[in-house]
Formats: sequence, C-alpha cells, structure tokens
Amino acid sequence: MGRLTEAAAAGGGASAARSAGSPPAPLPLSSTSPGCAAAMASSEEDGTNGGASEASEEREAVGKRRRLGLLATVWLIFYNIAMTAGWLVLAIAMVRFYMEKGTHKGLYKSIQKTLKFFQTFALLEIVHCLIGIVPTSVLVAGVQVSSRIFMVWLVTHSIKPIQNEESVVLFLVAWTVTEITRYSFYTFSLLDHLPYFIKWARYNFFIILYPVGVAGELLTIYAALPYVKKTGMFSIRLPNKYNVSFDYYYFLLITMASYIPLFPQLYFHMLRQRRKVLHGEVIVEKDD
Ligand SMILES: CCCCCCCCCCCCC/C=C/C(=O)SCCNC(=O)CCNC(=O)[C@H](O)C(C)(C)COP(=O)(O)OP(=O)(O)OC[C@H]1O[C@@H](n2cnc3c(N)ncnc32)[C@H](O)[C@@H]1OP(=O)(O)O
Repeated sequence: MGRLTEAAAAGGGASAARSAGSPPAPLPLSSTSPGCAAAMASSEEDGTNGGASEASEEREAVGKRRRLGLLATVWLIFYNIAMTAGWLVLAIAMVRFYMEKGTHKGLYKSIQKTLKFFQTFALLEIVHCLIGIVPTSVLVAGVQVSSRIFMVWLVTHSIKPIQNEESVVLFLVAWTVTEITRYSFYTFSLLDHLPYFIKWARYNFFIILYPVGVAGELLTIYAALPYVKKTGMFSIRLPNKYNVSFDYYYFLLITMASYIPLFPQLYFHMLRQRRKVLHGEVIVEKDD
C-alpha cells in the first residue's frame, strides 16, 4: 500500500468544495479530508489564530453540518457524548479502584463490563465510515477498532490468567486517555466550540499514548502465549470431518507480527493529521 505524501502550504480549494456539499468519499489509509487543515492557518499551534482563521473555521463548521445532514449530526453528537461519558466512567472507576486497593490486581475484573460495552459499541465507527457520515478511512478505522475488539474479547476476556498483568493496565490507561480526548474533540467540533487544549491534546497525546498502548497490547499477547499453547484454546486439530486445522497460538504470533507493518502506518497517519490540523499543512497523498 505504497503512497507518496506531499505536504504543501495550506490552501482552501478542497475545503471549499466540501463546504459546498461534496459528499465524503471513502479514503485510503490516510484521510485526505482537508477540513481542518484548510481552515487553519499555520500560526495555529500556539492558539493565537486570528479572526480570519476563526471566520474560516466557522464557515468550515457550517459546511460540515450541511454536508452531514441534521440526522447524522444529531446521531454523532449523541454517539460522541455517550462515548466520552463511557470512557470517563471507566477512568474514574480505574482511579478509584487504585486509590482504594493500592494495586492493579483485580482492576480489569472490576471494570471489564464497562470496557467491553463501550469498546464493542465502537464497532459503529466502522459503520459510520461505511455509510459515509464520517470521512475517516474504513481501513484506518477498521484496523484500529478490530485490534481493540480482538484485545478485549479474544485476549483479555478469554484468557483469565493474564488479566492481572501490568501490561493490561498499560493499554487500558492509554486507550482511556485517548478516547476521552478523541470523543470530546469530535463532540466539541460538532458543536462548533472546540477548546484549543482539546485539539492540542487530540493531536499530541497520541505521540506517547500510541506506543504505550501498543506496547501494553503486545506484552499482554506475549504473556498469553504459554497459556494458549498449554491449553490449545480456540484451536482446531486434525483429523476432523472438515479437514481444517487452526492454531490460536500461531494466530497470536502472526497478529503480533502484523503490528510491525500496521502500527507505523497508523502512527505516521496520525503524525500527518497532526501536521495538517495543528500546523495547517495540506497533505496530498497518492497511491503509487
Ligand atoms: C483480528 C485481529 C486484528 C488485529 C490487527 C492487529 C494489527 C494492529 C496494529 C495497530 C494496532 C493499534 C492499536 C491501537 C492502540 C491504541 O489505540 S493505543 C492508544 C493511543 N491511540 C491513539 O492515539 C489512537 C489514534 N487513532 C485515532 O485517533 C483514530 O482512531 C484514527 C482511526 C486513527 C483516525 O484518525 P483521523 O484520520 O485523524 O481521523 P478522524 O479523527 O477519524 O477524523 C476524520 C474526520 O472524521 C471526523 N470524525 C471521525 N469520527 C467522528 C465522530 N465519531 N464524530 C464526528 N466526526 C468524526 C473528524 O472530525 C474528521 O473530520 P474533518 O475534521 O472534517 O476532517
């Protein structure tokens, strides 16, 4: 999935096209949606964007609402508020647990229902992309959400002996901070009242939280390997009437290996988004 990325000086043409109502199209791995970028002049990193930029942002927001339609906007506001609230509840529960017990042991068990509910609910993000109410790439959202669902249901929920690993806390904290920031970013954006610090947090926290989260996930899968090998869980052995075999142990190894090509793509995608949104660069991406 090779691609050429060119960062150019900010320009408003594409943005104007979107504001005029051009439909959102499914995008390649990196979203090329110029929404924020075109609206923001490059002086924005320090939060001192001038009146012209604010007017431009306002026009952008009006265009975005028109493009989305009322029903989709209302739904997304509801969805993002619900998700922000859900992850906030999770954050509070984790802090309270640690303050009361002074250990991370038992933390996963105490928050697992809320985690499973809200992370599974996030499958709707793929639906949002598929039906075109958000311009995120289906592939980006798909990799992001499916790897989380996999971690929640097929690793941490299914393999009880690893639930007290420190690495579980690592990815839980990274996910929670990320999602509170991300969903509140979307909510305030849709309401046209985006505080600069939320925008800043959305496009800076990931620099640390993404590697921390991925490290937590990989270490957790690694910790699960001996148990999976010993029990043969989720594995199908030959001979059987379908003549099919599947080894969950090797599946986990392959999944771990797949982080090597996939994670850098997501990380560099976010770095490009950061340049676009915070520095006003327009990123033009072409398939090779
Ligand atoms: C079966 C097993 C499979 C296993 C596979 C294994 C391989 C996995 C390898 C990789 C693993 C990653 C694991 C992840 C770990 C973590 O999460 S660790 C914690 C740190 N994480 C992060 O920081 C996550 C960062 N990721 C994101 O922010 C996003 O999820 C994204 C999917 C990468 C997309 O970001 P981006 O391209 O910036 O797009 P969006 O933010 O989605 O925005 C594009 C436009 O769409 C609008 N929009 C999107 N969603 C909404 C919404 N819900 N409501 C309203 N609007 C939305 C958004 O505003 C943008 O609009 P414009 O401004 O108009 O462009």
